[in-house]
Amino acid sequence: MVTNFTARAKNRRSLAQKERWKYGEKLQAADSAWAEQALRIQDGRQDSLWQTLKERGYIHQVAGDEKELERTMIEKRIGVYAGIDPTGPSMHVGHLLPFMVLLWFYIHGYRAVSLLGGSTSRIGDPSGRADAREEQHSSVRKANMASMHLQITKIWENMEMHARERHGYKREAVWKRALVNNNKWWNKLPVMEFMHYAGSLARVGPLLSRDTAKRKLQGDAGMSFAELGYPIMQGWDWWELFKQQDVQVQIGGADQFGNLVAGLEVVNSIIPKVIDAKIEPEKFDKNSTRFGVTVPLLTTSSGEKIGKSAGNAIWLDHDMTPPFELYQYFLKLSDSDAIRFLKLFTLIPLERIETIAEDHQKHPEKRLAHHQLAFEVLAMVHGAPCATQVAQEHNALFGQKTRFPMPPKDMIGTQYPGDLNVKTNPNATPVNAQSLWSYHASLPRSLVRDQTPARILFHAGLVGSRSEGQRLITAKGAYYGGETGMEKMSASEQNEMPDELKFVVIKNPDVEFSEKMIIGNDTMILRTGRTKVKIIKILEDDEFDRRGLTAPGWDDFKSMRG
Ligand SMILES: N[C@@H](Cc1ccc(O)cc1)C(=O)O
Repeated sequence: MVTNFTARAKNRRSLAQKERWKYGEKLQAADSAWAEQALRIQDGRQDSLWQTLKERGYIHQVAGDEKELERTMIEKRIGVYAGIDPTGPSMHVGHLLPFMVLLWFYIHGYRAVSLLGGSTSRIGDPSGRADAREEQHSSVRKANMASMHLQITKIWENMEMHARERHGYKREAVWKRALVNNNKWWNKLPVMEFMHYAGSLARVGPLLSRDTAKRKLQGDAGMSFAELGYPIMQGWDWWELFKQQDVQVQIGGADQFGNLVAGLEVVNSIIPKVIDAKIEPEKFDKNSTRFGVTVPLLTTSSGEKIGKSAGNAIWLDHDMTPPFELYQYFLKLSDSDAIRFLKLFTLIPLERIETIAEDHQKHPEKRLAHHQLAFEVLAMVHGAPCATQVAQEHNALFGQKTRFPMPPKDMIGTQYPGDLNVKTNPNATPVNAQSLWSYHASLPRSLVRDQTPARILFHAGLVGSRSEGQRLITAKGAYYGGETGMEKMSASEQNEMPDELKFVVIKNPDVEFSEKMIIGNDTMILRTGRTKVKIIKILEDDEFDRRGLTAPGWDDFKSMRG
């Protein structure tokens, strides 16, 4: 018995060791492949990724020496990051551009880090804005943060799937991506450490001479200390990512150039100071250089900012902008915009885009380029099945004339049906908010107040019945988003809590416990299993009815109440 057991354990150990060796071998192979690729690029046999990015129109400005950046990218699998502040519940089309650049880096073997600015969003980036952002209530902020976190996770999954299935990129062990929230360090960074390492070296002069600061200082409201310091905060983020993960490049929108330059200075000045003080283990490469890269500010040929249609934002959340509308947005672009955006918002190789453009010229009324563009973007944002279905719906509605073109056979993976021109099944459920998994829901207050957690899970649509909810809670498989220790605080103290979103097991089946799950007065974040999350807005009953909403069990509840 005992020998048997130790033999098995030994066996397991050696298996694990073999796995490690295999992984090590893979990394070694990746290293030599990288070196060979560098040779091919230097001999002119292959384009560098930097050249590709430039040709496709992604590069607006570079903070730092461009030649050195290109060289560094050839030599080394550097880390790259782009950040976004969750000031709203969803990204819009314009936000996609920096993420497209991250995607290109990622599928070419570089480390891609997406940063969610939980802390920076509390200050609000003043870049390019005249007004100060209004401080949001903590429940709104948390809901936005959770919502964007889920959205970015989902979009990355879709983007990766899309790159592999449709564009033939092969996943390698060296492909690395991460999503980090800057709350992770801001929630525990002592003010003194920040002031000492970043604050004492940052110069106020350059910060004050930026256009944003000048404009603000002329206005009545002036500029707050926090807003002035925002670029230093963003710079500190870079420092954290640099020292933790060797992130040498930051990508941002056209309005981020000033922040990138400020960030470079922050990191460059902290490094020698930290080395002097010998407090940081010097894990980072002292001799490496950092670079900032901005993408262009895009406007359509009619002069609108990309992702705005008649002044309204086009959102990536399918509740806020239904997928069909998102598809339509791309169909309505001018011909030249459609071609330009194919280079920016898809992974289609440039040579193929040229062919598409030629075909488009021959039959402009078919809007071939537009359909390709719309389909590709939808596949990355909402997934291939959704993109396919929307394309089919469009065909069914508008018929032959604007049919979605069949993708060439070699571009089709298992997620993609071979013939997208198949007749739409008239009984198919249309792609709407309901048929896609949605992480937003509203509930009337009566379905939350004095209800057990099991019932709330049911009303929120996370489980099929109350008893299923009860079983899940007993099995510790249901969670609520909140903060540990929160329950001991008064409401006003809660607002001042740092808001790193944590999920806590729903461990008590009683009504009183439900109260703890409410953030602020009107928000609840629930999770079942690993990934199913609902961000719930609690409305007063009459408001809920007035909006024509419904929820599982609501009709029953009302008829019982009489
Ligand atoms: N300031 C950026 C978002 C951002 C936040 C934190 C960062 O570290 C990087 C970027 C913007 O408003 O677009």
